[in-house]
Amino acid sequence: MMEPEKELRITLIGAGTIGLSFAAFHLSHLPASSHLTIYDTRPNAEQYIRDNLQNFYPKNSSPPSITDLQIATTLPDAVSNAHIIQESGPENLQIKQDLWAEVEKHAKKDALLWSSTSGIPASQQAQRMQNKTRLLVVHPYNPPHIMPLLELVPSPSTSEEVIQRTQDFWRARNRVPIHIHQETTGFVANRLAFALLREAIHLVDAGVVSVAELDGIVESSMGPRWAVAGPFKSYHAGGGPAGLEGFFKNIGETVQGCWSDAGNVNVGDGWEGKVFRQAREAYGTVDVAERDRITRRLLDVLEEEKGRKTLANPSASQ
Ligand SMILES: NC(=O)C1=CN([C@@H]2O[C@H](COP(=O)(O)OP(=O)(O)OC[C@H]3O[C@@H](n4cnc5c(N)ncnc54)[C@H](O)[C@@H]3O)[C@@H](O)[C@H]2O)C=CC1
Ligand SMILES: O=C(O)[C@@H](O)C(=O)[C@H](O)[C@@H](O)CO
Repeated sequence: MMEPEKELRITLIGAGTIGLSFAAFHLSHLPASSHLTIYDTRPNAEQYIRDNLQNFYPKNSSPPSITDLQIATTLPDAVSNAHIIQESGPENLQIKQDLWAEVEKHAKKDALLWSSTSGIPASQQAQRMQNKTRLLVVHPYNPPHIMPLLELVPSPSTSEEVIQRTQDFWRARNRVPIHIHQETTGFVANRLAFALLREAIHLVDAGVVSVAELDGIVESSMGPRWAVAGPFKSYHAGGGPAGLEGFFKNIGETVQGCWSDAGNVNVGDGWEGKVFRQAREAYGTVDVAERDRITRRLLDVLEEEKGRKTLANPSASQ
């Protein structure tokens, strides 16, 4: 069971891109900013946090007060009173192992311990913990104050109770926590995104399309399609009465042809110069505030139309 909302206290370790985004999200849901503690080893952490948090709220909005936000100066002080502790420190195994070994000494015995990591499994991060059942990867899709997905990736030791409490927490906040059942490299979202990115790089490197043309194709087809119905639902619908089986009966040869002809570029193969130059020429510096404003609007319409609770609980009746 999670603590009653009015008593809930959360600690975030690491106040960079992801940590501050999570801070903005929690500040919009906690009863007061005094319920959130942030700990970061950077010099002038407090000034940095207070100066940069406002960037995570829409322009012309009224961000929640952060007067009473707690900025801890030691790790024990940061974690001793928290019910939930999420680290968003550097993507470095040694740092995360050191962190968890220290956190475990000072945190409440039933505090939830989450890592934001993009790809370091909980089974590796927990190696120096006494109680490995406590650690769970809660991998966000950047930026977590806007993107609803949280990939919950337990190690083989993580307890079912920790997973369930974590799912309950995020569902109650209308987010989409998806339980990933095995510790695969890159979990799932990144694997899918990077598989498409690999083919995209291959097509640009081969001169089939430019960077801007490729993005235009994704943004005007599968982007909106998969925001409304994911790949399996879309192709099941596309197969007519026979569903996905019908789709493969009709199109299976074409699908296999694409799979057999797929590019297999690797980092360092030499495509970088052309692709990076085209990205610079096409986009320069991306206006992330405008990107986030449009993403928020899109997600609001999807939530209105689809009801995110269904997404958050795939087994729920459609
Ligand atoms: N940037 C992204 O798009 C995403 C990142 N992630 C993951 O989130 C984690 C954080 O990534 P970013 O926010 O991008 O990194 P970042 O470099 O922006 O922030 C890391 C923060 O941790 C602080 N830090 C360093 N050592 C520390 C320590 N021992 N204790 C407390 N704070 C410490 C740094 O001062 C910095 O503020 C990584 O594990 C990353 O893989 C996950 C999803 C997306
Ligand atoms: O793309 C994202 O937001 C996340 O899924 C990631 O983990 C990213 O790959 C991140 O590591 C770099 O943007």
